[in-house]
Order: sequence, then C-alpha cells, then structure tokens
Amino acid sequence: MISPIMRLSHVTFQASNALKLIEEFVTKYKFHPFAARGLDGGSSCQVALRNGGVVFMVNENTQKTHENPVMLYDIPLPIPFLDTACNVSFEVEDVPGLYRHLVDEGCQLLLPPTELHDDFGSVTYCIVKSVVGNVSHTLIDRRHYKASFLPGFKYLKNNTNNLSSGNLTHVDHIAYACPFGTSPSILEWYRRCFGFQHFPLYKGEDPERGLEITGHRIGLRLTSLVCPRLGEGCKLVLAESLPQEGINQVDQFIEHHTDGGIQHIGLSTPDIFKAARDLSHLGVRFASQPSSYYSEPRKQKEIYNVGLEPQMLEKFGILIDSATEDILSEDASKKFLLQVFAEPLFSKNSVFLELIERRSAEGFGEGNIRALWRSMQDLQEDLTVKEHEAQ
Ligand SMILES: O=C(O)C(=O)Cc1ccc(O)cc1
Ligand SMILES: [Fe+2]
Repeated sequence: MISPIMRLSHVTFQASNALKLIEEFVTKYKFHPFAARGLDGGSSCQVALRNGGVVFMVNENTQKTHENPVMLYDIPLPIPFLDTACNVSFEVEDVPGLYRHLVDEGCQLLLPPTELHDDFGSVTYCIVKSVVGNVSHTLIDRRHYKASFLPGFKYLKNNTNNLSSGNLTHVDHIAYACPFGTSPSILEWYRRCFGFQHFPLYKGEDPERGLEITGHRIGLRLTSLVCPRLGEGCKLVLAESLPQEGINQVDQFIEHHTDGGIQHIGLSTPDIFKAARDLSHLGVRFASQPSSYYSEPRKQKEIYNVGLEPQMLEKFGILIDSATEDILSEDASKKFLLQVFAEPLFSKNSVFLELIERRSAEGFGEGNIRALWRSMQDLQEDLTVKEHEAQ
C-alpha cells in the first residue's frame, strides 16, 4: 500500500505533574513552550514545546478523578496515572478514508474523525490504538490550518517558531519495548495500517527474527521499521528481550508498563558534541561508558579514522559505529553514527531520550547497540542503588 503518513507531527507525554515535566524539558533539554490550553483551569492542561524540528506535547489530567477529562488530540490514560510517552501523532491527508481503512483492518479506534477549528482554519483528526502497550496514534489533516500548532491551543507570547533555535532537527526513531514474541505481529500491523516496511539492520535479515544480540549482560531482539514517505525521519524500532541473566531494561520497562510502550525517543542533532555539552551543563545525566571503551585500540583507530578524538567522545559517553564492514579501512570515514542515551525522564524504568548524529549511516550498528544497552543497564543499576540509599 502507499503510506498515508506524510509527516510526524509530535510525540505526546502524559504526566501526573505536567509542570514538572515541562520544566525538565525547558531547563534541561532546551525546549520552548509555544502553545497551550487548560492552564487557567479545566479538566486537563496541555502544552506544546519545541526544540528545532522536534515537537512534544505534555498532557495532564488535572481533575484526578475517574471521569474523563477533555483532552484534545489524545486519549486520557486510566487512573492510576503513569508518567509515560503514549502517543505518536502523524500528519495525513485523508482522515475519513484512513479511518475506514483502519476499521476494515479491525483496529480499535479511540476517536472517530473529528473537526476542530479556530481563527486560523480547521483540522480533522482521529485516534487509533496501536498494538503496542498504551501507545495510540493521532492522525491529523492540517492542510487547512495556518497557525503553527493546532486549533484549541492558545499561542504563547515569545513563542519561537524559529527552526534554528534548538539543537535538534527531528525525531530519528521511536523505540518500543515489546513483549517477548510480539515483534512480527507488530511489524505486520504497521505494514497493513500505515504502510511501514521492514528495515533490515544487516544484509538478509529475516523480518520474523530481526537482529538478535546475545552475550554477556545482553539479550535483545531488534526489528526496525521505516515509513517510505517519512524519508530520514522517524523509524520505529521494536526492542524485545531475549533470555538473559538477570533482569534487563526491556523486561523492567514492560513490568512497569503493561504490554510495553515507548521506551526511548532518538533525537537527531547535527552536532552531538555541542548538544551533549549544552544539555550536560544544564543538568542532563548521560549513560556513560567504561573508559576501556575509548582506550581499546580498534575503537581508537575507528575514532581517529573519522577525524575525531577519543577524549571528545569520552567526556559525554558518546558512542561511535562506522557503518562499513571494515572499520579500519580508509573508507570507514564515509559513514558513521554517534549516539548517547540520557537518563530516564521519570522513574528508572521510564521513557528516556537519546541523542543521535548520523553521518550518512542509516541503520543501527550492532557495536553501538551493545554499548548503549550496557550503559543503560549500568545507569539503571546505579539508580536502583540510589533509590535504596534514599529509603
Ligand atoms: O541503537 C539504538 O538507537 C537503539 O534504539 C537500539 C536499542 C533499543 C533498545 C535498547 O534498550 C537499547 C538499544
Ligand atoms: Fe535508539
């Protein structure tokens, strides 16, 4: 099928304390609030924030009762509240047509096509529940809307729509923690509903198996999905845990979020060193690497080959993966990937952000995946110790 998805609009968080999360995004991650509703009372408050080309919406059910609050473009989660990222909103062109298609596919529709308008025009949207945990998708036709966000929101003074006013260009990928054995059916659902395609992480990857990574302290199956019309933006990454000694980050996330959900959001930056330095000065803690990662001769050669210095990466725990088969060849300088995980936004088993800088490398490298995984295991263990100490 031709994908109905034109663009990623925004990712929505639901928080038990929206102001706290907004403050975190503003003071630590350099987001700017630019549109809001419900701040002066009402059953929910909703705030849209932007950093460069990345838009987040933060929602809170402020009435804290079992009655459903008014929440636009999202569905309130049941009480008790979970702090979570739970909606990925896409721009589409034909909401009624897509709605009928999703009904025919047997999807659970949470809101039928609905029109909202204000002085700047109108939008039509519907909401469908995904097959992953608490995740839903809002599908919005905003072709007849002229302001920068959506009807129902007030635009904040001093709001900056300047795309260059942040260090993030777009959402590179959204990673779901998925229950064991569910990846093939999730892939199939995104293919049928939205035209996503399997994006192999290595030549000849079987879509039913994905990339399996096992070994010391790691047990992970990764399956990546791409939406042809989204171009470089917003792959979906399905992360399943494979049997491993001890409990791991995917299992723990699933224990915390029944049936899984959005585990992390990969944010693309043109300069990961600047982004990591800025955010770290503002108080963001990054998952770090043991120094042996940077002193290992092969890794050092890989880093020097692309014109970088190991110390630059080590400072913020940044990982490098050259996409060529032979990382020691001169050719390796052409394609590489730099990544780092930030600490969880809420409790230790909650959603977290990732910085990623791609230099012509489109996939995910196994070396980086292993190192990212271990860095988050270490960070979570450290947070567990801190939690015990605080008790
Ligand atoms: O490489 C990436 O950016 C990934 O997103 C892979 C990944 C997914 C889930 C994990 O818990 C750890 C690593
Ligand atoms: Fe990632």
